[in-house]
Amino acid sequence: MGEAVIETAADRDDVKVVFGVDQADVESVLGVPVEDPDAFEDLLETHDPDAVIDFTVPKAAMQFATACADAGVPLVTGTTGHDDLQFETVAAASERTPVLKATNFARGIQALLRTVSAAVEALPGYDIEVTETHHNGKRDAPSGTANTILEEIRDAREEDFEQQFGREGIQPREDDEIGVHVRRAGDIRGEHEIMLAGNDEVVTLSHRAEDRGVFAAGAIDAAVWLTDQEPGWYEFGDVIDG
Ligand SMILES: NC(=O)C1=CN([C@@H]2O[C@H](COP(=O)(O)OP(=O)(O)OC[C@H]3O[C@@H](n4cnc5c(N)ncnc54)[C@H](OP(=O)(O)O)[C@@H]3O)[C@@H](O)[C@H]2O)C=CC1
Ligand SMILES: O=C(O)C1=N[C@H](C(=O)O)C[C@H](O)C1
Repeated sequence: MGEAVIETAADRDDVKVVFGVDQADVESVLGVPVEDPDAFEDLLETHDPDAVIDFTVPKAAMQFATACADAGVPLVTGTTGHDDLQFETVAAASERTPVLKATNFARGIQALLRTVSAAVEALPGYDIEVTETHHNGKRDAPSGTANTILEEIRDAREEDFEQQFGREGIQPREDDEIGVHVRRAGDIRGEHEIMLAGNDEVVTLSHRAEDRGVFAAGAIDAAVWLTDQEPGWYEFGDVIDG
């Protein structure tokens, strides 16, 4: 994703990537220097960027969040798969600097979330199953977006539910469960599907990202928007709503 952000920014006039950090052994991408993450605090001081965009791993995201808060630099983070402590550390940074965290920077996912909420409210009692599919290099499962979709369903649905991660053997479906299914294969950019079934009918809502540039573009839009905000916690929906 770091490369996608640099490539997408290179096509825009309103932003410039001044440096990247990655522990991978890369010197530069499209002329943007890629530095050692251990130097991150010094790099913030030297370059004084308007915002930082993070797509890494939760442990690193937590460290970047604290460093951004120390330096008062707004942070956009798209990293997923945090445990509670990692999430709370990122959230704590938002007390001192603007932090925008989103599990998915595709604009279509925002529309999907709103549609899911409406469908769940309109179809009480229907069975719901969530399926996500990603490339074979993805580390976390289920995807951050799938978790966000499940939170949206929880908010919209009157009855509580258990998450059932796959099924095996003799395991009939319980009324109060939502099945969550994870597939990993090839270079798939990210697919999410929500199926609602009942009353002899099936509604399927889905989104497919076709290029990682869609996530990069959303993250850059979020960074531009975030530079005008006060310290606090923001979501991508705030950017879409203006
Ligand atoms: N919100 C959104 O719209 C999207 C979110 N994502 C999320 O973004 C994250 C990254 O995804 P992706 O780019 O595909 O993953 P990759 O594994 O391809 O890239 C992550 C990079 O971060 C590096 N890294 C690990 N630790 C550090 C560190 N301490 N400092 C600097 N770099 C570090 C990794 O290095 P190494 O390989 O050596 O560990 C790796 O190069 C994931 O959590 C993914 O789910 C992805 C796409 C869209
Ligand atoms: O790792 C990815 O690739 C993606 N991760 C995000 C997630 O976990 O939801 C967003 C997108 O689906 C791509």
